Amino acid sequence: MDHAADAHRTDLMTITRFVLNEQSKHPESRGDFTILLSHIVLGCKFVCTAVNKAGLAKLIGLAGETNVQGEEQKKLDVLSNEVFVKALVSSGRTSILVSEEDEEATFVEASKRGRYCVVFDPLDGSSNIDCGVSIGTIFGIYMLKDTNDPKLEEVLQPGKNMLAAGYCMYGSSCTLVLSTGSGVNGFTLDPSLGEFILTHPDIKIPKKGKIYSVNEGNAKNWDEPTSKYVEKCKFPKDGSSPKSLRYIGSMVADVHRTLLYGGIFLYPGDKKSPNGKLRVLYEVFPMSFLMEQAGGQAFTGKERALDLIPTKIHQRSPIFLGSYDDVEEIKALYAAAAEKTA
Ligand SMILES: O=P(O)(O)OC[C@H]1O[C@](O)(COP(=O)(O)O)[C@@H](O)[C@@H]1O
Ligand SMILES: [Mg+2]
Ligand SMILES: [Mg+2]
Repeated sequence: MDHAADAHRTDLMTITRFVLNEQSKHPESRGDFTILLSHIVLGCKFVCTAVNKAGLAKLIGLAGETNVQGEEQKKLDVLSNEVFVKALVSSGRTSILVSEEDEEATFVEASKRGRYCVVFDPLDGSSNIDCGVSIGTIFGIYMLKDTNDPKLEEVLQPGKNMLAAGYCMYGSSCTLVLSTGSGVNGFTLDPSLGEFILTHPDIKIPKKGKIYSVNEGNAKNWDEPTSKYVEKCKFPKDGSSPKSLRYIGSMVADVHRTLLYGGIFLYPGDKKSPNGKLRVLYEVFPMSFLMEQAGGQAFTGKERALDLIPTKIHQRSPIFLGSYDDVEEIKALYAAAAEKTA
């Protein structure tokens, strides 16, 4: 018998035990973060169940409202937002919430306030709901300076100041990927137990990958560095093989694949939308945080993504993230273009 493999099989680590273990490394910790996380996990389980039942329960369809970005909201977007707001407020550990679906930040009433601010996209990839393709939830967590006087500036901070970030993907399995600032770990929901089990310990992204992921339908409006980069992916001049193209159109799913298999995910700015599409606080920052923690890089076309200082809660930014060497290549192309115009 292979005892090592057997030991691995029997060492079931739930996400709760994992976070408690992490907490015990910080004796000063009061357990607030563990409680907050357990409420996020509860929200993810709830949304996972709703996503799985969506077709049956006739939840699919437009809710007839538009969100702050002027996009049509699906019923599941509305539901997921309500679930997460309730779960976070009832944790008693949050003071400010920023959701993609709410125009303004939510300031939690004084009696329920806690030490954290949570920024989140309750349902990412909503255009994929109707055809059953993977969608997800993305979140990032900041620690407040002063619970008595929470200010919006607390969430308008560079992503490098986040305490933790993660996402939950509702796909062929329900997978939660988390970083508390010391590596990245992935947990898969066992539906019969209702528990997330550690299945992807210490995720490291390959240094270089064979896949590029971008909405190529926007190519006519791209700037020169992005166009050159994608051209290089398809027609490499150094004798290497062309990269494969994979694009799902749900950031969670495209980033999850990039994290596990390597390569690059791009949502660049273009002539029509100079800041791209993806939102800084609850899409770009959490995913960039995870990428760096897994050994990759995240770049905006101008700077390290996690250095960006947002001035608005729903601000957008171009993003290039993934394997270290692949992002290095696009950085070099943007640096060369900047030198030419200087
Ligand atoms: O359809 P496009 O322009 O390629 O955009 C795809 C991107 O839009 C998003 O769906 C936006 O997220 P939401 O669904 O949360 O609005 C990302 O998940 C995805 O990466
Ligand atoms: Mg999104
Ligand atoms: Mg969304």
